[in-house]
Amino acid sequence: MITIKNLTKRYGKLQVLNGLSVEFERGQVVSIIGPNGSGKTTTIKCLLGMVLPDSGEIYIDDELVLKQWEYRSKIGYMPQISHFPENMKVRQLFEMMKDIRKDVQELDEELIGLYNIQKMWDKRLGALSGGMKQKVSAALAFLFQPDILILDEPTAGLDPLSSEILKAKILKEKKKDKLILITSHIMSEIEEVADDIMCMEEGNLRFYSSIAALKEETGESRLSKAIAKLMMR
Ligand SMILES: Nc1ncnc2c1ncn2[C@@H]1O[C@H](COP(=O)(O)OP(=O)(O)OP(=O)(O)O)[C@@H](O)[C@H]1O
Repeated sequence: MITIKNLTKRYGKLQVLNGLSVEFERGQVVSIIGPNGSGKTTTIKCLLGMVLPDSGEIYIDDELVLKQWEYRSKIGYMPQISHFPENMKVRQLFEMMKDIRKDVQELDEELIGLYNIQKMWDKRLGALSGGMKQKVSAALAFLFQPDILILDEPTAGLDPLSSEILKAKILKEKKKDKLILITSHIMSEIEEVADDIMCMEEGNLRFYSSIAALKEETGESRLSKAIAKLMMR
C-alpha cells in the first residue's frame, strides 16, 4: 500500500533521512519507533507531502506521490502538536473541514461522541487544554474514513480513559483493512495495538519486524526488554 524507496532528507549539514526504504501493507498497525531525532516525524511529513525529500520515491497504491496532493485525502493525520486557528470555535473547525471534504458521504463521528466534543462546540480552539486539542485532532483524523491513518504520538497528553478509547478505535479501524502508522515511545501501548515495529536509527531502518518475531528472537516476553536487547547489539 505504501512503498518508500531510498528516501533522503538533509537540513543544512544534518542528514535526517539516509536512504530509507520500507513497505507497509493494508490491515497492519505499524509502530514507528526510534531514539529522539532519528527521523520518525520527518518520514511521516514526507508521506504527507509536508516535507519534500531531497531524493527517493514514495508510492501509495502503486502511484508515485511526490509533489502530488490528491492522494492526501486517503490519509487521516493526527500530529504530535496541533496548530489550530486560535479564534475559531470547535464547531466552526468541524464545519469547515466537512465543507472542504464534501466528497465524503459517510462520516465517522464515533470519536466526536465518545470524547463528548459537542460539549466543547462553542469553545475557541485557543482556549482548549492540550488534551482537549488532542481529542479534537483524533476525531478529525478518523472523521473522513481514510484508508491510511498516521498518528504521531497520539496518546501523549490524553488522560487514561481517553487513551483507552483511542486504542480501541485503532483496533476497530484495523479490522476494516486500513493501514495505521503510529509513532510512540510507550512500549506497553505499542504492544497493545501494533503488529509490527519499524525501528529507525540515524535516518535509516534499524529493523522492521513483527512483535512476535522480536520476542522470539530475543527470548524476552516484554516488548520493552526485547527492543532494549536488540538496540544494544
Ligand atoms: N524543519 C527543520 N529544520 C531543521 N532541522 C530539523 C527540522 N525538522 C527536523 N529537524 C531535525 O531533524 C532531526 C530528526 O527530526 P524528527 O522530528 O524527524 O525526529 P523524531 O525521530 O521524530 O524525534 P522525536 O522522537 O524527538 O519526536 C532532528 O535532529 C531535528 O532537529
